Amino acid sequence: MSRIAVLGAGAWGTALAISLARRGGHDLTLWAHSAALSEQLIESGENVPYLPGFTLPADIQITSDLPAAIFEADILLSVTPSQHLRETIAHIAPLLTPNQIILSASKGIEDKSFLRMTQVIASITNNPCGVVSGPSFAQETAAGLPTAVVIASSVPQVAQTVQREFSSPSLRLYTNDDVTGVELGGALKNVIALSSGVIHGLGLGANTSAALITRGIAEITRLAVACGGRRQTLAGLSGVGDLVLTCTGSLSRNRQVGVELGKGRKLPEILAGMNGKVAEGVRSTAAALGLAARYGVEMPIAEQMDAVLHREKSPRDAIKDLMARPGREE
Ligand SMILES: NC(=O)c1ccc[n+]([C@@H]2O[C@H](COP(=O)([O-])OP(=O)(O)OC[C@H]3O[C@@H](n4cnc5c(N)ncnc54)[C@H](O)[C@@H]3O)[C@@H](O)[C@H]2O)c1
Ligand SMILES: O=P(O)(O)OC[C@H](O)CO
Repeated sequence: MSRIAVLGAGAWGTALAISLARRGGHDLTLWAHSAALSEQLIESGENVPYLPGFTLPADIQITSDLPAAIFEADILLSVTPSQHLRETIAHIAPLLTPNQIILSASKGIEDKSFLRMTQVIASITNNPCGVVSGPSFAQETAAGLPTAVVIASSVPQVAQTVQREFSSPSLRLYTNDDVTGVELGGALKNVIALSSGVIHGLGLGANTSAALITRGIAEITRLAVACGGRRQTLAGLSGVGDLVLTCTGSLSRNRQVGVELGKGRKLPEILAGMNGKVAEGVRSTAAALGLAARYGVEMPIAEQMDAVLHREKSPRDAIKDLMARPGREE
């Protein structure tokens, strides 16, 4: 039996813990960032603030004690919001033993450094690491609906171990050694999902939506390839797959933020109404543009999204400017 510590009791960490518990065969711990959340989870047997409606299996141990959560764990599955990953890993770094596998299931890019999550992990520890990413709404995974994701690691044994230990009748994992491509696919699709929401909020049509998704995948593929990822990876689950899901699925928080922006609401007001739930694209848009500048990659959709998010550009003007760009070859 392997011991797995899920670090982060938001919607996705909770859904992954439920999925792993349903699979069976593991000793499972779910770490909540605050004692208040941990107590609420234990008392109610449900994650009311972040994943209501799903009973937490009794065999998931819940704690807000981080060192206790990772003690003798074979796999640490980090599912914090991206901007909190560094402080979480730094906290446990002195306690890690060399063979403990650290996985990231977060989809974002660190502010300012523009590092991917596995790069943040590698900047703190030499432990073997990897990334889990792909089209996966927490509610659907928690409900046991068939879901397929990618486990990417530069260490083949890590990817194979995770594939074996996480796979179940409702969760299928594909291995990949393109960590950069998989990680950027997961983070960058959020920028396009925001834009897709804007289009919906503006009441534009299916033509516009299809154009946005298609040009969106072209744009995020360009950046991922410039950063060292493989084009083929972006055509997979953590690219086209996740882009289609979040650009069209109403469960996407990133898309929901975009819809509200498109309807004319202001970002601070929208974020205040999310009660601590994260829409990673709001922060990752600037980081994506930072990476794009570093590698000399053009990202017109991300540029317009950034202007709408942070410079009060009207969504209608953003669309107008995208349509007025000089003609290009596809
Ligand atoms: N929700 C999904 O369907 C889904 C699916 C795949 C990937 N993800 C990714 O998983 C990551 C986590 O998202 P989520 O949806 O589980 O979160 P969430 O929006 O449901 O909840 C936010 C979480 O952040 C925690 N938090 C707040 N401050 C913190 C701190 N200082 N340190 C650590 N944690 C802190 C809160 O306790 C809460 O658990 C994101 O990167 C997201 O993109 C989410
Ligand atoms: O709700 P979102 O927009 O964070 O999307 C959730 C997952 O990333 C979908 O794969």
